Amino acid sequence: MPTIGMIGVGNMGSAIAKAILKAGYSMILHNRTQEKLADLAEQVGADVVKSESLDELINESDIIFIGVKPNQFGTIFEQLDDLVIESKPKTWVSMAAGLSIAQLEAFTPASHKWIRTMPNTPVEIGEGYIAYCTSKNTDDEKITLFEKSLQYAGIVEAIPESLFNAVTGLAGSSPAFIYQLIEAMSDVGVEYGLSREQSRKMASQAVKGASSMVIETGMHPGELKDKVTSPNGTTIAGVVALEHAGFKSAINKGVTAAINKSIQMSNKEKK
Ligand SMILES: NC(=O)C1=CN([C@@H]2O[C@H](COP(=O)(O)OP(=O)(O)OC[C@H]3O[C@@H](n4cnc5c(N)ncnc54)[C@H](OP(=O)(O)O)[C@@H]3O)[C@@H](O)[C@H]2O)C=CC1
Ligand SMILES: O=C(O)[C@@H]1CCC=N1
Repeated sequence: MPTIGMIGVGNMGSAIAKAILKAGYSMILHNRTQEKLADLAEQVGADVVKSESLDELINESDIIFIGVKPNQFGTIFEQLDDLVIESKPKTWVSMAAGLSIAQLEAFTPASHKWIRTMPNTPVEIGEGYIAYCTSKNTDDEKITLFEKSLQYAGIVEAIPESLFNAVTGLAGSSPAFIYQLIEAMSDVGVEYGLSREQSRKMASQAVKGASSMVIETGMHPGELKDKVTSPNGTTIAGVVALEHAGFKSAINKGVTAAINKSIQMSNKEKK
């Protein structure tokens, strides 16, 4: 069974590591703060190797995920310098917002390959979305390994790099917007006498159910909305009030702001 390495096991890295471990792969993990690795090992109850030195990780991993913030890549590759130069050509996987394949390739010798991804945190429970694109001549065998290792992460699909800023807003950042929606709905439930727990259960189940309806029926969301709205009923009263409050416009602004920030980050990293 191939071994997967990961450097940086924070919010996103640990979510991906959990999905990979679920698929039965052995992993070698490295993180600046050691306690985080110990916590993760305890949570997954799996046999993860917590690597304090990077030699073992670099030499024994078939592909290596980098789970640090975009502005921490420089430090990591300075640390890895000799190890990377001396190692056999590797396939690296980035999850960093705003770092292009061309920028990633500048961190490693020309013989090394990159897979650029944009994931989201629901990969942790198999309900995530991961877009990926690759550097030229990335071996098919490594791409297959990458995809297989993420078989329990959710949807994993190849997307042209030119669309990555859009993917970042629509998939990478958007779970946070949905959490805001659930929180806002729950607050109203509590205001009207439901317990916090009941409110959260109802709000999150409604989001999950509605989302599954869109996915499973393939129907247009507007058509599904029409099926909920009785003439002169409760739902249309809510729908119209949301329109007056600029609900769709607010969502549009939120997703657009995330996309624009991703564009801004890409331009900054280019300089
Ligand atoms: N969070 C999300 O929803 C998403 C994040 N991403 C991308 O994922 C990446 C990570 O983001 P996120 O998980 O949120 O960030 P976190 O800060 O939670 O995780 C970063 C991890 O990297 C570790 N780290 C930093 N520097 C080093 C170093 N020199 N050596 C070893 N480990 C190091 C940190 O260790 P320490 O414990 O010491 O802080 C931390 O655990 C980013 O590039 C981001 O763009 C992409 C999509 C979604
Ligand atoms: O907020 C961020 O920058 C990262 C990238 C996408 C989601 N979280």
